[in-house]
Amino acid sequence: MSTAIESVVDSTAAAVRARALGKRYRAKWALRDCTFELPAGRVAALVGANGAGKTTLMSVLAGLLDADEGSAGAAGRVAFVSQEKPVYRNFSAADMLRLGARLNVVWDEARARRWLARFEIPLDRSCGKLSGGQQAQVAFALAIGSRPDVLMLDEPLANLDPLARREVTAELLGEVDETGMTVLLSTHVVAELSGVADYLLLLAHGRLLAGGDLDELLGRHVSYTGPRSDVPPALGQVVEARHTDRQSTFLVELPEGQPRPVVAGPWVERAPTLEDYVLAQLEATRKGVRA
Ligand SMILES: Nc1ncnc2c1ncn2[C@@H]1O[C@H](COP(=O)(O)OP(=O)(O)OP(=O)(O)O)[C@@H](O)[C@H]1O
Repeated sequence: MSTAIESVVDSTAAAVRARALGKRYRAKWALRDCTFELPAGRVAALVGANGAGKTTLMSVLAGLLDADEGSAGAAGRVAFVSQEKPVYRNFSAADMLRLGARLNVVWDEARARRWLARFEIPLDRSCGKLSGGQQAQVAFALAIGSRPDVLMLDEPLANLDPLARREVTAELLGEVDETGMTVLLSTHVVAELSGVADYLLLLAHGRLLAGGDLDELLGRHVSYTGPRSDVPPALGQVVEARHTDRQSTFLVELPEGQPRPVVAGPWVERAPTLEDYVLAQLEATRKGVRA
């Protein structure tokens, strides 16, 4: 089947696009029938269990892997920071910046240096002598310096301490505001993306389980807690049901196009967080409730 990584510089607002995208390693499909459009200027969280296909998807979108089915494209310049945090051990951060300046058609030295200064990364120490988190910051600075239209980060928070995670996500949002770039980042640290990501791509077993605007997605779901019951107090698809002896909690996807149900006490309803939603979907997938 023919495959194309195309440049999607056209009048539509999609920054990243995949159509029926599939990738297999030998006989095993790691990604299948993946179709989505990520609008420009969004910060999208790519989440899924270990082995769900996140790295494979990003690698195909970045053009590092050829797809076996379908097509994918990204608008403009793409920067991809892989999980391995690619820096040369014998190069200092300053050397890496010089390399960035040579390798990239567009290069914003001030922006890259600002990132390193923000995280207090020494410019003259060889990268091999930096911590894993500091090496990650050098890789981020290089990516930011290349002024990408689409920035893809595979597990950017993995090596960072909790404070650095918060600072990196805040800085990324600042970059998005300033430059209008689109960010796609994979992560297992879903809770820390609250208020950062505004778009979600949820992968399970290589397929896209859910995708779309986060507010819209979460707005269609309600979490109900009340007395022990086999059924929720409102109609809808039960994504997750949890019970203790006395209490039940349901995460329910409300039917489309119908007024929001009014639920009487003792049931208490609340809006699910991104973490509630993702964990419930992953749990349902693991139990085989969903695909
Ligand atoms: N080079 C490879 N050769 C063979 N199989 C691979 C290769 N890379 C990944 N896979 C398989 O493809 C599937 C998807 O892997 P991928 O690394 O994309 O998942 P992931 O969601 O990024 O996982 P994690 O969260 O653990 O990083 C897995 O079943 C994995 O074992």
